[in-house]
Amino acid sequence: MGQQAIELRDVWKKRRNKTIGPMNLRLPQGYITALVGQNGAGKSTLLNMLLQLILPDEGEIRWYEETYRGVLPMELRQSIAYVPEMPQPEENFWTPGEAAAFRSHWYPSWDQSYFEELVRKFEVPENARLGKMSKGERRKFELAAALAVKPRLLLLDEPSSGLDPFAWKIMIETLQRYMDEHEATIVISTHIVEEVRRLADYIVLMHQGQLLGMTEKDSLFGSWSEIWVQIEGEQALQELAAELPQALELKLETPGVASFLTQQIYLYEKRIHDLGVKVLKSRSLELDEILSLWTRGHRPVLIDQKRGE
Ligand SMILES: Nc1ncnc2c1ncn2[C@@H]1O[C@H](COP(=O)(O)OP(=O)(O)OP(=O)(O)O)[C@@H](O)[C@H]1O
Repeated sequence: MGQQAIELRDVWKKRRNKTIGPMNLRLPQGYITALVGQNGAGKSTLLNMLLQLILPDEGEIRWYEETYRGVLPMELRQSIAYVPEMPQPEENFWTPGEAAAFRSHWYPSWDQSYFEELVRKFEVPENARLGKMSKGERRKFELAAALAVKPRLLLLDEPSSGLDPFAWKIMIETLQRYMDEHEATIVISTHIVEEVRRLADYIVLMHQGQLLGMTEKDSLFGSWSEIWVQIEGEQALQELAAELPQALELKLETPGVASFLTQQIYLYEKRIHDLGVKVLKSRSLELDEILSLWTRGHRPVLIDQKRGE
């Protein structure tokens, strides 16, 4: 991996009811990383820590390979844009134009014509106050305003929540184009499999406050298969189980047909054939099924997060 945009070293955050950590993570510059995991896994907490909206109780966070005592330098903070899960109420009484004028003072890199282009593309109601907008309309404004900063690091917390399919498609295309045209890093927390499929280079999985690891998205696709085989009776099933200890959920589906899940089927195809077992059909597991297996401990090939690779 090249340069890191973000690095977490043994970061912990202690909540009233839950402890989040230890988090060790290195996010490469120039890529989109999807942060996935069930509700309450700790995704928003992690994103908030990258902006110092929440401070870790232990551990160290590095931005572009630097660590900072106290607050982030202004220049760095101004190169980070954030679309939070809930919009900030401070701007509720403003129209998009008024909020843009305010933000343009705060962000020297603010690109007003890009903002206007995105507002038009997303069809954000230009005369409505932000606080009176629908959830999706506000989201579209927030996305346009975050991108208008021309950020070097863009943090998106469930950005598509509330978007209609038309707006969702514009968001995907806009983010893809932004990455093509800029040296940027995006971290996106999402529950939408299609978003991960379309956008992510890397996937980071969080589960119950633990960071389970990071993997390349492309290595996940096709990594698990469900196989249906012809099998005669319980004894043949036992034999197959003994020969394929890595097979999961091996069971008789109907008389004469068994199914199981396996990683990297190409490694076992010959062995199955040599056993005289006939494969009836197979399918690749979907990303959400693979992520669910991962939360249950069946890890994919992970990227080493140790320092000094
Ligand atoms: N301010 C807070 N005080 C105490 N506990 C909190 C606070 N904010 C979050 N938590 C707890 O920390 C855990 C992680 O929350 P977080 O919002 O980071 O999860 P998430 O992965 O973003 O979830 P979701 O997918 O539902 O948005 C949860 O158990 C939550 O209840």
